[in-house]
Amino acid sequence: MTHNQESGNDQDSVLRKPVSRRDLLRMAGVGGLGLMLGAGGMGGFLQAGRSLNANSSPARNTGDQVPFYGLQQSGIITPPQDFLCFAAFAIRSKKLADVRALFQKWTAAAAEMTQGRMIGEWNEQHNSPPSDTGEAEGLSPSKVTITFGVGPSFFDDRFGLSGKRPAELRDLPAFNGDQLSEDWCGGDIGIQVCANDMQVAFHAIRNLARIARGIAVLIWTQEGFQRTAGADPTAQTPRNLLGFKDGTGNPDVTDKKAMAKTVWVQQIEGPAWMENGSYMVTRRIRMRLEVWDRTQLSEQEATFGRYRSSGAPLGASKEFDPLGLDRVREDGEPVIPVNSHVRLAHGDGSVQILRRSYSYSSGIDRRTGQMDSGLFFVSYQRSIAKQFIPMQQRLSQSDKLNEYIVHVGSAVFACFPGVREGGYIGETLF
Ligand SMILES: C=CC1=C(C)c2cc3[nH]c(cc4nc(cc5[nH]c(cc1n2)c(C)c5CCC(=O)O)C(CCC(=O)O)=C4C)c(C)c3C=C
Ligand SMILES: [Fe+2]
Repeated sequence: MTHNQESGNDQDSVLRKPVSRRDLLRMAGVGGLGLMLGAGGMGGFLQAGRSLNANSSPARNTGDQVPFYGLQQSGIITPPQDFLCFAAFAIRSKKLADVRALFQKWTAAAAEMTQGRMIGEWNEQHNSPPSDTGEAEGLSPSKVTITFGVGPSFFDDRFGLSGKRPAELRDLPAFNGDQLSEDWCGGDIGIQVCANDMQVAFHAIRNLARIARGIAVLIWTQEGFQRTAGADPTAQTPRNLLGFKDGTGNPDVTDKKAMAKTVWVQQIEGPAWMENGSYMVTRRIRMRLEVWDRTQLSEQEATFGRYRSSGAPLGASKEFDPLGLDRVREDGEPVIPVNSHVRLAHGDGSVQILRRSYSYSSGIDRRTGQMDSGLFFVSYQRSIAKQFIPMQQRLSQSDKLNEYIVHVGSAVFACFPGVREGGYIGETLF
């Protein structure tokens, strides 16, 4: 049975499917095949499987899935879920064959987790460690997406892949004001897990790290959140920790032309292995919340160039009204200040990125007593050099927001194209 056959949205279809070797093994592990067949023919067999095995339990909501297989990886233009668990890995093995085997195992595990299934075949054997750590058993897939990328260091001389590094994929230049800590920088591999349940997201990262044992190790992680769908059933633009709607100016992910222009690497630019992939930038941006909270509202709004409550551009009335950067006040000054965040990020409007950021809160800085909270900025783009870098250069030079933020982490990853069933993540490269 293929993974895809198991991924249909119709729960009944799960019951009509042929029983796989894996199912047989699993069922044998919980008391013996003969015993279950004795429970009432094939119908009883399947029923017993449902009740005894969380993998096909009716509690797993199959409508709550984002397909894992496809032309492009999920988790990029997928509408952002409520929670993020991000992980960067360093590869310890020097053998490409080990890395390939790891990505093959990760692919199988990711396909299972995104369907809300437990990983592997050894979850009912009492004499071996389970192949799934178990904390997501009985939980819905929660729209979990698992997005894989490789960083510039993946292409050093360890694996013979240096000739395949995309020109795009290099560490970002130092920007004005950066205070980067290696605690949140770089990585041979970056994995973005997003889900509508934190335990489901954590489970995914934990199990991917467990599977990597002996081949790759975690070097940094970051959890993130936004308001949940439960708290905002009408799905308004989420607010960041500075209280402003964040995401309004994103390109429309349902517009295929816009996504081809902004997000997906095209055949024409290469390298061939990246076609339908995308470049991801992560920046851990700490907010000086205590300073912001002492700033008057009019100055906060001038900082962004938008009103806090409605999210509308200054001088306009609705959130999605055009920015109107040409408008001037009676005193001749621009309505949207020249050093405001939206004006600088927008530039001349010809270049966009797709932002997919999450708020984070990681306790306090014990040295200062201030909260270590902010934005785990994530963006996807076709070209880091033509899209992200010029934008961040403008922002780092003149953005009024810089009084209230500091960039403390930075990483870039080439996110592979999607994977076909039977294939594995990264197969276009190695
Ligand atoms: C280099 C890219 C960007 C970084 C880094 C960045 C940091 C950052 N942004 C906010 C809050 C907001 N950003 C908004 C708009 C916006 N930001 C960027 C890029 C970066 N932001 C772009 C491209 C845009 C859209 C500009 C446009 O064309 O309209 C807004 C306004 C609402 C919105 O459009 O989302 C807010 C609010 C924070 C807090 C932050 C770092 C902590
Ligand atoms: Fe921004």
